Amino acid sequence: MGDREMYLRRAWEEIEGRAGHITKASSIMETEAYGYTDQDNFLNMVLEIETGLSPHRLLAELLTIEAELGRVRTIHWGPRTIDLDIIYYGDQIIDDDDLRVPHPDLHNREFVLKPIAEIEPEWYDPKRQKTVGQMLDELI
Ligand SMILES: Nc1ncnc2c1ncn2[C@@H]1O[C@H](COP(=O)(O)OP(=O)(O)OP(=O)(O)O)[C@@H](O)[C@H]1O
Ligand SMILES: Nc1nc2c(c(=O)[nH]1)N=C(CO)CN2
Repeated sequence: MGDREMYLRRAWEEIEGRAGHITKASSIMETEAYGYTDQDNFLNMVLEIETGLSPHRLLAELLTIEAELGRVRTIHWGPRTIDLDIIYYGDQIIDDDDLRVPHPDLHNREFVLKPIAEIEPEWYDPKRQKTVGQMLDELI
């Protein structure tokens, strides 16, 4: 919602400041809303970062950044100023109540797979045991 590019820029700065060093960035893609479709288009992008933080510490920092950037949770899958998800954490598989990595719905989301394919076309999903390219091909 609002000035979408500005929120992406601010999130980028905050991630550099407190979450890790950004090593690659996809382009910014305008995408139609998925799930709850009665809302405006999203801007999506994927960042690759190097971090010394554990997965849970990283999640905590991302949630803090979301809160700082004014995210209010209302409608499930609904409009938001910013949404920061951990899609992969290296090749780790995490299935905790508050953190699931690889992101459980990533294979259904073109707005996730496309930007990953742009920066890491050979990326291999440790859970589904497929590359992002394969998962993109299998999207209906
Ligand atoms: N890989 C992950 N990355 C970010 N948050 C996660 C992850 N796995 C589980 N969560 C949990 O999800 C909560 C955030 O849910 P949120 O409201 O942002 O979901 P959403 O973005 O609307 O939907 P989705 O997760 O399907 O994209 C966080 O508080 C966190 O505990
Ligand atoms: N296009 C698009 N649609 C969505 C998105 C998103 O990032 N992009 N995120 C959602 C919940 O995380 C729900 N729907």
